[in-house]
Amino acid sequence: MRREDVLRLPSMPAAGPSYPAGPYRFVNREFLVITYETDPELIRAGLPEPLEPIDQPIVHYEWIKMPDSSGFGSYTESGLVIPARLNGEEVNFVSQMYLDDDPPIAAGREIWGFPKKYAHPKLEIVKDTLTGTLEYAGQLVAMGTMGYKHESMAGNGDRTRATLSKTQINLKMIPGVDGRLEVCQLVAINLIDIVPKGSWMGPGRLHLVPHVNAPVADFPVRRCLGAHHYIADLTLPFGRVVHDYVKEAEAAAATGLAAE
Ligand SMILES: CC(=O)CC(=O)O
Repeated sequence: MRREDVLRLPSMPAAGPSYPAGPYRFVNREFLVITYETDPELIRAGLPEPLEPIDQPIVHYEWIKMPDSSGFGSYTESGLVIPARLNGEEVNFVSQMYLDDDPPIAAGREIWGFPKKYAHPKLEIVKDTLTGTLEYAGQLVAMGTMGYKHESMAGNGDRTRATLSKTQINLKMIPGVDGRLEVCQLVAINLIDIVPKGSWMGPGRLHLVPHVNAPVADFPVRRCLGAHHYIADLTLPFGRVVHDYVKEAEAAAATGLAAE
């Protein structure tokens, strides 16, 4: 392989890259999002500075079924998103993510810094109930339920588009070869080319079970506020760095040295 060939590779390993180059288009991406209240001090502790909590101590627990994802295939994901504020803007901090497919785990971590781990989420219609489950290492750690298509938001894709357009923030951490953090950044992402295809609201319930390696229950459910079921096509573009902890630490160290 020549240098040009190496530099053209989309990802590791060179023999059979884990994921291709984008664009990454998702068709019929189906969401179940249950919004609940938890304890404000846990939200504060779970948000890396300079992210700030919003006024209400709420968490969005999500299941996302992705049957047709270019480059990644068909998979399901589940996890926690915490609404927060960054420099005055309302954003969603992606706190935990669990999924069942290697290419989007590798790409999600390496490119955008999504906090992805391998597990077994499921989103399915069981009789009259939209049901999300998450199993980690053979144990059930989350179950969410919603009455199936009770209250249609048909003809109004605005709420879905607004929800999906909100800036997502990841804490991306990649060590260098010396084992120290080489990349430690907040990364912002805005989904594009969003085409809402259906939207339903209704009551929801959420059950979280403590597990050391999938600590979703570290944000306990105090009160369920409601559930949103929606389907959309969308594209995941590349992200942008909005905060760099390594550069900040280097600048602080240089300032300290200059002051000595
Ligand atoms: C590849 C990705 O990071 C997208 C997703 O799985 O949500």
